[in-house]
Amino acid sequence: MTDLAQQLADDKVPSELAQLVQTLAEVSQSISAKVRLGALAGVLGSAGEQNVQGETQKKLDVIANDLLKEALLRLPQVRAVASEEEDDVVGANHGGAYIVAFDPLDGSSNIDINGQIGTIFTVYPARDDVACDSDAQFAQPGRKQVCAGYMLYGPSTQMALTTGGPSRLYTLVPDQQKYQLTEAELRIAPECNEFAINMANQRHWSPVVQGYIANLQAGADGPRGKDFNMRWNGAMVGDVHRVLMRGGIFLYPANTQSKVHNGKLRLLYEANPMAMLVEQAGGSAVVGEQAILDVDPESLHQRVPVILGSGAEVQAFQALS
Ligand SMILES: O=P(O)(O)OC[C@H]1O[C@](O)(COP(=O)(O)O)[C@@H](O)[C@@H]1O
Ligand SMILES: [Mg+2]
Ligand SMILES: [Mg+2]
Repeated sequence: MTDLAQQLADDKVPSELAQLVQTLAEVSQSISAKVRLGALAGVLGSAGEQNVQGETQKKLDVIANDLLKEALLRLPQVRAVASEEEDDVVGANHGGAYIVAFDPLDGSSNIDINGQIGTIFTVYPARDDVACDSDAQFAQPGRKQVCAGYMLYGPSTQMALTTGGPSRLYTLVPDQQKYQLTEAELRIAPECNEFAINMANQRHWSPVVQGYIANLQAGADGPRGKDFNMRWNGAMVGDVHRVLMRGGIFLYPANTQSKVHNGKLRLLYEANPMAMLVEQAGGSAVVGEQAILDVDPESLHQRVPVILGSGAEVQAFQALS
C-alpha cells in the first residue's frame, strides 16, 4: 500500500506543497473523528450565526472552518486563506508561496441527518503584485490551481486529490491516522445514464435546462433513446464523488427567478476545485459554453452555474445551448 506522503513524493510534488496537503489531511482527520461521534461530540445543530452569504451556520461549519484556518495560518508557505465561512481574505505569511481556499463543510443540510458531507479545498500560487489579504490574491482563473481536492466524510472517509496530474483517491485508516492510496487514477467514462439535479427548482430553470432534462426523463422513448436514473445527495461533495466513481452528469444551473439567479455553488470554493478534479479524470466541467476553469473571477464569493461529469453527456447538454 502507498500512503499519501509516499505518493506525493513519487509525484514529485514540491515539499512545501506536499506539507500543505499533509496539513489539510491531518485537519480532516480531526473533523472526521468529530463527524463519527456526531451528537456525542456536541457538533450537531446550529451555531446561531449567519455567514457572509446570509446562510445560517451550523456548529460543524464553524468548527471545521476554525480548525482549517488555524492550521493553515501556522504554515510559512501560506500567504493567505479564503473560506466560504469568512467574510474576507485572511492574510498570513508575506513570504508564503501559496494561497488556500476552502469550503470547510460542504453539504451543511446533511450534518444533522447523518448524511454525506465533506471539505473542499484548492491551492493557487500567491500573487506578488497585490497585498497578502487582498481579494485579488484569489482573482485567478481555476486553470491556475496547483492542487485541488475534497474529503468525503461518508461510511469511510476518503480524499480525492490532484496536484496537476491524475485525480487520485485515498481512504483514511483511522487507527493509523493515515490516508492510503486506494485508486491511483480516477477515470470518468464519457457516456453515462445517471443525472443529478435538484428537481424542486425545475420551474426556475432556463428553457435549455428544461429541454435537456425533459429529454433525459423521456428515456428510451425520447430523443436520447436510453433510460436515465437520477440521484441527488444535497451535498456537492457526495454528488461529484459519485460522478468520479461511476460517471454521470451533475447540474446546479442558473435559477432564473430567485436571488441565487447565477446558480448556488461558489466558483472559488466549490466549482473550480471540483472542475479540476473532473477534468484530470477525463470529464468536463462547464458553466454553459465556457469551461469553469476559464472563468475570470469577479468577486470572492461569486456563484456560478455548474454542469460537470461524463464528457459526452456534458457535450450533449452544450449541443442544446
Ligand atoms: O439544497 P439544494 O438546493 O439541493 O443545494 C445543494 C447544494 O448546496 C450545497 O450544500 C452548498 O454547499 P454548503 O453546504 O457548503 O453551503 C452543495 O453542496 C449542494 O450541491
Ligand atoms: Mg458547499
Ligand atoms: Mg460549506
